[in-house]
Order: sequence, then structure tokens, then C-alpha cells
Amino acid sequence: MPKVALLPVFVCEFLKMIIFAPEATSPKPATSSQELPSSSNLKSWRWWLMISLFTLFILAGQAAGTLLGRFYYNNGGKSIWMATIVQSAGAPLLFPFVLLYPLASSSSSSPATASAVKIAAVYIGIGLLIAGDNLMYSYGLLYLPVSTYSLVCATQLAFNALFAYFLNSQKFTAFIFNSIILLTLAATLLGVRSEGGGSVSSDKYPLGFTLTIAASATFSLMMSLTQLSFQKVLKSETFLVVIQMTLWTNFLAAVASVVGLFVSGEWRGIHLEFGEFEKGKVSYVMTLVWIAISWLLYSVGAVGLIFVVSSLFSNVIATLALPVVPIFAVVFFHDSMDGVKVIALLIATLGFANYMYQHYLDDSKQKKSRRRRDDL
Ligand SMILES: Nc1nc2[nH]cnc2c(=O)[nH]1
Repeated sequence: MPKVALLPVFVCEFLKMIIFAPEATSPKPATSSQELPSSSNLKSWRWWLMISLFTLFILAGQAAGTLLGRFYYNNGGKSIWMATIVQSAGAPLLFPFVLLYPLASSSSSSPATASAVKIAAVYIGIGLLIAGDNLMYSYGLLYLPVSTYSLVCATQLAFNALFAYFLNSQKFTAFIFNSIILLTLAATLLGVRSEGGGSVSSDKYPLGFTLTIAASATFSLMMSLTQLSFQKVLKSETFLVVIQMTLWTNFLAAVASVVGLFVSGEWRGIHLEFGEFEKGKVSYVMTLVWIAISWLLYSVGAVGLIFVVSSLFSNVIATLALPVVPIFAVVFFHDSMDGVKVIALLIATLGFANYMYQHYLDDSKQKKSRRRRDDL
């Protein structure tokens, strides 16, 4: 077998080593962060490593995906449907992981017990929500300046809090409220300062605004439903379920987006924009390929965090990524750095710290009650 074909096996093996801690098997008491069953006992170094890894995936994926998306539009890319397709088109890259995972895994954890129909319904439903979100996200990115876009996107945390309360029985504490408010404030700060709209025309503003709000609601609903599906339908403790969920939902979203490209007739313009891309044809293809890889990384991170912690936590990290994107723009696109960006990032970090502190409290409480149980 060529060495490169073994890459997915090594990656699976690495993730397995992190995830399947020997202590990750017994049920857990509910915590204020209302995590999934599989996450309960993982708060060892492995748990923190997983969180760090998935967080990195989200931050890097969101930053690269958003900036490359803007690069596509700025250099002659015009197709909304193409911008939508590439947000989920990286999914087939996960096929080798799904096929080779059983080779790498010695885990005896049982596969999902739900019927194929139920599982298919979950993948199709969530896949369609992803396609809808990606489409509206593409419109938002085209019709709004980045900072306004970040502001409106920040509402997703409030939407998620609402959905998580009803769908995931999320319990709220002062620290979680603090975290939501601080992260919303950080993104708002970026949005309210005036930034030239650039090529964005003002008559498209109301449409861009409405679609970004709708995307935020759809994104949050999709996150909460993903957590609910892990808990109620898939019920698997293995990391394979994260790969399967990411693969199938994004694959179906990509198929729905390709249908959209043809039905809308936009496919006729693709050849033209390919030929006229300002940076050249190779750059056009590479831009789309790297957008797809960036969003795939983002999706694995987001679904991974839902699996290991919760949909709200995953959304906290996704929202933390919003003020991080302009910082990356400073580094890679030489955008100007100003005090507002730094303050927004500091506030976002504080919001994130609040959420993590709640996890630390939950963890300590769990450890104490376990010790008390052991002493009896
Ligand atoms: N609505 C929405 N869609 C996304 N797709 C990738 N990231 C995001 C996000 O932060 N919000």
C-alpha cells in the first residue's frame, strides 16, 4: 500500500488515542453545560487536547474559508452557487477515513443501533439545513461589508442559546450568560464602527442583512439538531460517528448545491469566470480547492466539539472565530490593525474564558462527587 494511503489510518489512530481514554466509559451526571454522554469523563489531558485540536480546526477553517471566499469575489468570482458548493464540497475527502477507520480502531464500541431510515432522515435533514445556511452565508458575504457581516452573524449565539434550551435541555449559569454576552459584544464592536462598504452596493444591504440573520438562525438550529441526533438517534461513543455525520451531511449539502447551480442556470457563467479570473486559471481552481478544504476542517471541528462538549460550546468557538478573522486579514492581506479589532478580540477571549471556567467548575464538581462516592 502506498504510504500516503496510510495517512487516514495514522490520523484515526491518533484521534482514537486521544478520544478513547480508558476512563471514558461510565455514564455521567448532568452538568450545567449539558454535554453529550460520551464527553462526560474525558476531562483528562485527552479531553483538553481534543478541545484544543477542534478549536484550532474551527478558527483556522473559518478564517481561511472566509478570507478565501472574499478573495474569490474580489477577483472576478460571481457565482453564489459555486461559493455555496465549495463550502461542503470537501466532504468526499473523508471517505478514506470512514473506510479505513475499522482497520485502525480496536474499539469494541457498538455501531449505531438506530434504523437506516432514521439515520438517513437525520443526514438528509441536516444536510439540507447546511446547504441553506451555506447559500445564505454566501449572499451575506457578498452583500455586506465583513464587519457588518460579523455583527449580524454574532446573533447566532443567541439563537443557539434558545434552541439549546428547548432541544438540548441546556442549563444556563451566570458564566455561560456572561460568555454569550461578551462574545456577542465582541462581534458587535466590529460591526458598529464604520467601515467603507467597498464594492458592496447599498441597495443589496437589506437583502444581505436579512439573509445573514436567517443563516444565523439556520446554522444554530442545525447545531442543536446535530447534538440531538447524537443523543437520540446515533447514540455512538466512537469518533467514527463524527466523521460519518460530517461526511454525509456535507456530501448531501454539496449535491443539493450542485442541483441549485444547474437549476438556477448559473452554471453557464462558470466557464467565463474561470477564464477571466484576475489571478489566472490555476489560481481560480486552487482558490476553490482550498476553500473546500478549509470548510471541511471547520466542519470536522464544529461537529467534533458538538460530540465532545455541546452545540452551544461549538457555537461559542464559531463566534469566537468572527473577531479572529480580521486579525488574520491583518497578517495575510495587510489590512490595517486598529484598537477596535484588538479590543474585540480581548473581549471575545474573555467571553471564551468565562465559558471554559464554567467547564472547570463542572469538572471539579464531578471529580468531588466521584471521590465522595469512592470513599463510601
Ligand atoms: N451562519 C453561519 N454559517 C457558517 N458557516 C460556517 N461558519 C458559519 C457561521 O459562523 N455562521
